[in-house]
Amino acid sequence: MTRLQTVLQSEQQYLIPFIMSGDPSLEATRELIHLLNEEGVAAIELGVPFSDPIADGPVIQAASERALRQNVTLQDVLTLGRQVRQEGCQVPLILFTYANPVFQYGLSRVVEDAVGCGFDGLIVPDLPYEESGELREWGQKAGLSVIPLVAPTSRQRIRQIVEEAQGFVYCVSSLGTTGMRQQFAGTVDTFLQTVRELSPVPTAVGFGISKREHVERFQKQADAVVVGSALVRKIEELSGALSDPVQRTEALEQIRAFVTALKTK
Ligand SMILES: O=P(O)(O)OC[C@@H](O)[C@@H](O)c1c[nH]c2ccccc12
Repeated sequence: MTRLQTVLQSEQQYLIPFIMSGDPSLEATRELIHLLNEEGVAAIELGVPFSDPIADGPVIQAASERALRQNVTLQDVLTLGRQVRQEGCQVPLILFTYANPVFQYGLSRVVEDAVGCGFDGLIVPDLPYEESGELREWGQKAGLSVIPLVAPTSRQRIRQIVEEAQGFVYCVSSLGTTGMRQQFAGTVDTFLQTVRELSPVPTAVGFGISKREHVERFQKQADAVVVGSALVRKIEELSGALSDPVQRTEALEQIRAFVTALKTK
């Protein structure tokens, strides 16, 4: 069993934050990774900025643009993974990138380098399951979990997708793009139950989860809960302070408090 599955099945940790690498800087991201590791999360999704993030809502799109202004690349994110591992970070890391940078870098190379830099998983949200066979094979060989996404519209394909799933299955709570939501369709509960019954690996749910009550609700229906936009927005609000050596510690503590408040235990 992989480190990722062990953590998710232990029920000790169930929060998976998404942060955009390089927003507001790679140094800030490095410190945020250590903070999240200390705070206790199940894994961290480390976003690679991309110019055409079609599945992202405005908050993460803006974060991607800020990181691209810092010229952050897939290579930088891999290097950051290696650096935090050398500094003692133990939390599972998930490389989160659109397909274009992966194909440019090379499928087998990105898998090999991700493992070499201490990553446990890879999510490529715009790579259709039917076209992910080669990447999943490289992942299987190298010990990198290539994590599939399933949506309420996946219906018949859910069984096929989860049967071959590595690491965990990422259940998208609602259609559309990432972003904070006030409510969720009633059908999401049945959807999550169906996936959980069919899946041989743990499940995580994401999209729109931004408050403690959301986490409490979904924590009962999946092994992990992903929070991206709400945290990315908090980081954006504090980006000035995070970039100022004098204010950085206080800003990091505000982010720690935000993450603590999301965790129900
Ligand atoms: O931002 P939200 O609504 O909290 O959802 C998590 C999401 O940000 C993260 O998992 C993610 C970031 N970019 C994506 C693209 C597709 C699917 C998921 C994602």
